[in-house]
Amino acid sequence: MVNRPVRIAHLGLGAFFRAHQAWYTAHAPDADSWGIAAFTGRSPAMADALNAQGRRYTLIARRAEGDHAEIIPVVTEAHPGGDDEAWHATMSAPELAVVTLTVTEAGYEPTSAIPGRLLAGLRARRAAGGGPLALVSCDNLPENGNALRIAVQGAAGDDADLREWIDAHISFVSTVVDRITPATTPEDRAVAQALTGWADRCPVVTEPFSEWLLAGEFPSGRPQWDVAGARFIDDVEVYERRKLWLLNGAHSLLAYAGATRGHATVAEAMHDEVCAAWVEQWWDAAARHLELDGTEVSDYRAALTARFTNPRIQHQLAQIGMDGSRKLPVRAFPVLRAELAAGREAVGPARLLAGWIRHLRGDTFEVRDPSAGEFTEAARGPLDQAVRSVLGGLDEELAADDRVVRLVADLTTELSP
Ligand SMILES: NC(=O)c1ccc[n+]([C@@H]2O[C@H](COP(=O)([O-])OP(=O)(O)OC[C@H]3O[C@@H](n4cnc5c(N)ncnc54)[C@H](O)[C@@H]3O)[C@@H](O)[C@H]2O)c1
Ligand SMILES: O=P(O)(O)OC[C@@H](O)[C@@H](O)[C@H](O)[C@H](O)CO
Repeated sequence: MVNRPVRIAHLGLGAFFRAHQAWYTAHAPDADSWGIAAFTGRSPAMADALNAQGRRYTLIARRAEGDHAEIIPVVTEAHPGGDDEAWHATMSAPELAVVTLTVTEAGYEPTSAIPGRLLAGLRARRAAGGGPLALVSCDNLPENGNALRIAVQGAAGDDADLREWIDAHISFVSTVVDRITPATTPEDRAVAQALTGWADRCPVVTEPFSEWLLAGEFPSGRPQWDVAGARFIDDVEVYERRKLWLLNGAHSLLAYAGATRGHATVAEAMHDEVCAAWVEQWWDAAARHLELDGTEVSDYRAALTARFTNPRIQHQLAQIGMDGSRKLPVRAFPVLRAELAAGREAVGPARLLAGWIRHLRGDTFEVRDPSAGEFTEAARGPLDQAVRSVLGGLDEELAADDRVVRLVADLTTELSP
């Protein structure tokens, strides 16, 4: 067995990290020199389960023609997020070069534990005389590197010395990450065992497609992720919008509006021609505001249609529909504003909001959101008033626009059972 030195720390030991960043690391030609110490959000469950099986796990790429299983061996340590001692030791180690994160959109907010935890790790590194690091956000946020810089610098507050040390030693890398990875189910465990003969307690099922675009410096080096297929570019912004609007926006539209038609998964909703037409309408609106050439957008749309309709990927709408108050301002509002500014009616993006209103009014699956109480309360009562209050919780200007409120309310009525 290879004894990999820990040179990467990861925060957010979930399904996506194991299907994406760990996979690229395992496929880099210098993988033997890059072990990962991975930390959960808080619960010890995934760390315990992985530790009980030597931190190896099965990654199943679910192709249309069948499953392909491989064992991923690059997680060398797994810890509960609350293990401060392990965290500080990992962050202080001289050979550490990279920190990656998958902690959801909410993880970047000042109220989240993540910025403070990162800062405590950086403080420990500075005290130990540690060298520079690259912090690599792998969450679905615009300008995710900059969002992480703001969160970490914000947590440093008025500690000017630490802020200065961070500016001098820490690079915040922006990324676009893409690989549809649903939560693991008990059936996935049975499939993994049938494929490998090993009773893995924590396999991950993912789609064959994968993309990783990165922009930023790695002052202490990095694995040869580029040889494994990652692309290092100067600026990810245009690709970030393409992904957040076309993929994630369509996902959220299907999650809420699709669920009003009784669907439970992305593939089920995409096989409903009414939902598929809504997605096309959303894509037409979003595509008008992407600075990419026509074929690039149409090829991406065609590929997305194939990915979304893959019936073998059971991506639950309820999983995608979590945390809507954090996702919609990123996925729907920019397109809505751009369509309105261009003098268009904006039906595509407005339907996404209408679906969310139905969801908040209790017509789909359980509302799971850091602001669930505030938004379910706002969504009560007469529809026009509900739409105005929900929008008002996120964007005063949109809430004050009578055309938007009327349109969203009409579309909400249209989505009624
Ligand atoms: N699953 C995908 O298809 C996919 C694709 C691209 C990007 N992502 C990004 O990865 C994130 C995680 O997805 P996943 O599928 O691994 O989910 P997951 O539920 O399997 O794992 C999430 C991990 O992050 C931790 N976490 C969650 N919220 C947190 C918070 N507020 N603060 C600190 N830690 C927190 C959890 O404890 C867990 O360890 C997504 O939110 C998204 O930003 C996911
Ligand atoms: O991961 P979230 O919760 O930010 O969003 C749910 C999905 O839209 C998302 O996970 C996509 O599957 C993913 O971004 C594909 O790369």
